[in-house]
Amino acid sequence: MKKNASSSSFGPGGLDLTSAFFKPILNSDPPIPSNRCTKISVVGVGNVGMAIAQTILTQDLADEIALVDANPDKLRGEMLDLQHAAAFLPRTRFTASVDYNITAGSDLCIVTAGARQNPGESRLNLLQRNVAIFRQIIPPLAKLSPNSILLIVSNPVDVLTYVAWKLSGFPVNRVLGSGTNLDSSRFRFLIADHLDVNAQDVQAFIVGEHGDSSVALWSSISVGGIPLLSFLEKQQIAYEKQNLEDIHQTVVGSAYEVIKLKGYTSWAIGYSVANLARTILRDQRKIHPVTVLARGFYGVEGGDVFLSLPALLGRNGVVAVTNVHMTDEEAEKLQKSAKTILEMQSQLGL
Ligand SMILES: NC(=O)C1=CN([C@@H]2O[C@H](COP(=O)(O)OP(=O)(O)OC[C@H]3O[C@@H](n4cnc5c(N)ncnc54)[C@H](O)[C@@H]3O)[C@@H](O)[C@H]2O)C=CC1
Ligand SMILES: CC(=O)C(=O)O
Repeated sequence: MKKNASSSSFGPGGLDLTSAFFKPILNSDPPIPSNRCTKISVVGVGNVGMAIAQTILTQDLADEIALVDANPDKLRGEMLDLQHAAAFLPRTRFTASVDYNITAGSDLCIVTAGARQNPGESRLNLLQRNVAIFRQIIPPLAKLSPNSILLIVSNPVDVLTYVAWKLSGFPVNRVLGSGTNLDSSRFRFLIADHLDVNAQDVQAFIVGEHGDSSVALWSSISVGGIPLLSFLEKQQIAYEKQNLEDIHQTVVGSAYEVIKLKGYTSWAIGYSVANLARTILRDQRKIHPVTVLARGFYGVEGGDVFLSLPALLGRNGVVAVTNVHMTDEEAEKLQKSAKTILEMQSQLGL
């Protein structure tokens, strides 16, 4: 393949057809330099990377998307397949290469490369394989786009966000993981389905590890602005704590179920990450549960542990951590989740 295959090359044999097709209008000003474009790099063009790239593309979030992977044929195939949809999509320049130079000057670098779970396998099991891959990926990304924001998706996402922070040398506001943004979406879907309302009207957070030790914040759920549990209590509507626990366990089991059924998860993480990209690049200052440095928040102590907390996001990455209501029991569970992740992190010697 060509090292840098891009949609900007036009015309058979490199002919300059532009001057044949278009005549400049008379007495026009010299061309105004085009505004700086928004550039997103996606590293890893497997199921997840491509679901993210195509969602970003359809939502018109980038002027340029650079795709990097270790597999050149897959790269070129994926790029061509997307380019062939150009007639139906916003105009976006594509580059694809095994060479990280194409990522230079990115605003946002999204990392999805690496091993994924086999059916029944936990996310934490992927750690050693994916840390080795991150040692190849993060340093060139950070060097070529020193002002970018790094958004980590590969699993185990919390520990790998810590690894990316260490390997990049970036300030902590510019390194985050997709974390429990996806788990929270699954949670909101299940609650919305139960109540037969739109999931966008359900505000609910899962925090902690993106995985088995995640914590559901039942005490802060609201539906259409109405706090759920206090509403049920005021109306004297009985509910079993076990029912709530069952809903959370369904969220925890969601990825295992999808992986067992179709081999991988892709669409929901594609939308979840595109949603984060929009908030960041358009400076939306929305609150998302994402992987951030959690030390000092909600009683999480003991080291530089990365896990998901509801965070305010904007063009600078992580602006702040939100002070949501948490019961003592929820805070204890979060601290336990932090210990699980910290144990994994401490084995890395970074
Ligand atoms: N954080 C989250 O919510 C989610 C995370 N994931 C994780 O995303 C990751 C990717 O999953 P899939 O796309 O399904 O896997 P996949 O196997 O389809 O794709 C992985 C890609 O990484 C590439 N790759 C491997 N080593 C590389 C290297 N050194 N440099 C560049 N590229 C390299 C492979 O060539 C492949 O194209 C997995 O770790 C998975 O567990 C998946 C779904 C949700
Ligand atoms: C695979 C994974 O992490 C997920 O779909 O939640």
